[in-house]
Amino acid sequence: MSDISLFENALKQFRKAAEVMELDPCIAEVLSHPKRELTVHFPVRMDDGSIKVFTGHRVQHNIARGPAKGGIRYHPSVTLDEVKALAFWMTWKCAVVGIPYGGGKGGVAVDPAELSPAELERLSRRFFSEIQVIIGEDKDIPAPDVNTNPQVMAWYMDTYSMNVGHSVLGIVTGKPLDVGGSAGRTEATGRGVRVVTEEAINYNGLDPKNCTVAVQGFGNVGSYAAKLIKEEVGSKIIAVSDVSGAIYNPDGLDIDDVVAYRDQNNGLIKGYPKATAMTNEELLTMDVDILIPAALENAITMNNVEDVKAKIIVEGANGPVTPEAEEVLLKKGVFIVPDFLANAGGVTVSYFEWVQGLQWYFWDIEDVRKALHKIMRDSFYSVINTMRKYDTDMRTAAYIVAIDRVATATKLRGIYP
Ligand SMILES: NC(=O)C1=CN([C@@H]2O[C@H](COP(=O)(O)OP(=O)(O)OC[C@H]3O[C@@H](n4cnc5c(N)ncnc54)[C@H](O)[C@@H]3O)[C@@H](O)[C@H]2O)C=CC1
Ligand SMILES: O=C(O)CCC(=O)C(=O)O
Repeated sequence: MSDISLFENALKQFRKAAEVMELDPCIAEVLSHPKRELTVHFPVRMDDGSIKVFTGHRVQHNIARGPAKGGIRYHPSVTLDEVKALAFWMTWKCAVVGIPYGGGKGGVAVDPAELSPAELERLSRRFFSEIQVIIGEDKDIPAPDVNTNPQVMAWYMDTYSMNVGHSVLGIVTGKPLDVGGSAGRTEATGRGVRVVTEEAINYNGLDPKNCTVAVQGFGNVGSYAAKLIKEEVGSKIIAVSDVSGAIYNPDGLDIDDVVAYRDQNNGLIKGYPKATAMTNEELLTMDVDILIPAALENAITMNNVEDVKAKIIVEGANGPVTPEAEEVLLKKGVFIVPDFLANAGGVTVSYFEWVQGLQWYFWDIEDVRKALHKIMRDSFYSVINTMRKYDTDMRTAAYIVAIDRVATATKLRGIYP
């Protein structure tokens, strides 16, 4: 667990942008606080008959542009501070890609690997019932995040639907296709990372076929990003990692083969035979063109930033680079595609899923992918244009685009007279 306050770090980024864009201090003060924070302590019956009490949170940072939206994470290091930061970033994520949501996030402090499938289901259903007081298909719509998946979303949807007495598809996104999920949601965050990586390569005048890539985190985001960048952009993925360590092959990894190995090896890549093992620390400081941190926050800090050699960093994870480390990277000339732009593909397709669920009418995968690519590409270039206009960095520019949209909605609504 890190002793860095993630919410304080997020506020540092926000204040930098507020200063550059000369944001109205009253709006800045409002946006520096979450609107709602709910903490719940709830009992779960374990398989041996005992009762264990777990702690979870749901935070809604801002709802000026629409319902709160954001995932729910299961991880032992989940805290209210972390969930506040993640909800805060969701506000900017939805605004920067122009989808009509505010920001929310949730989490439960638990290691799901220590639970049986039945215990995981009971925990998921109870947590969702506990937070039902603030969620709703037009109020706050959860989705998957670290260690949650379509099955967990199906339990959430079923729990809410049982409690209200009818099926409510729009209550949660990232559901399995058979219960109102959208084609393309599972790959969506990785696909969005793939789109902005290609644009970052182009913008920096590199040849995608000559680019080498390392990816930290081989879960939903990292594995799809690696696969799609290899297959559709043509760059070489030479290293990937997960919580069990990293693997390296200078000739390029066969990502489908690594995925197949992971899926038969308790979800871990450790021991993959066609590559050399290395540590996560080594992966982060490899001599590659592109580094994609797609695991957890605070991967690049003052402890390792001097050794980072990548020319481009595309933040698949939320908050992988601390503000101090970012200043060092910017001085070195590293081009950083910030998290809430780079990983917005997931929530964008969640938006498509919510729209489909509300209408009970479902789209083809081609339509989902086309609409996603357009939103990601357009958003990338609106941030590039803002970066040039203010002569600033990509993250600050992304904040400016997003804050401007939220501030405009806030002023138009006149809710702070
Ligand atoms: N799933 C989604 O749609 C979205 C996820 N994100 C963010 O992307 C990041 C990853 O999320 P998911 O892929 O969904 O989670 P996941 O649970 O599917 O995968 C997480 C991966 O990170 C690895 N990992 C955990 N700790 C690590 C460490 N210390 N070093 C290296 N690897 C480590 C895990 O082994 C796993 O491979 C998180 O920051 C999440 O908030 C952002 C936008 C959407
Ligand atoms: O799909 C969503 O609603 C949000 C996913 C998420 O939690 C994120 O983008 O960090």
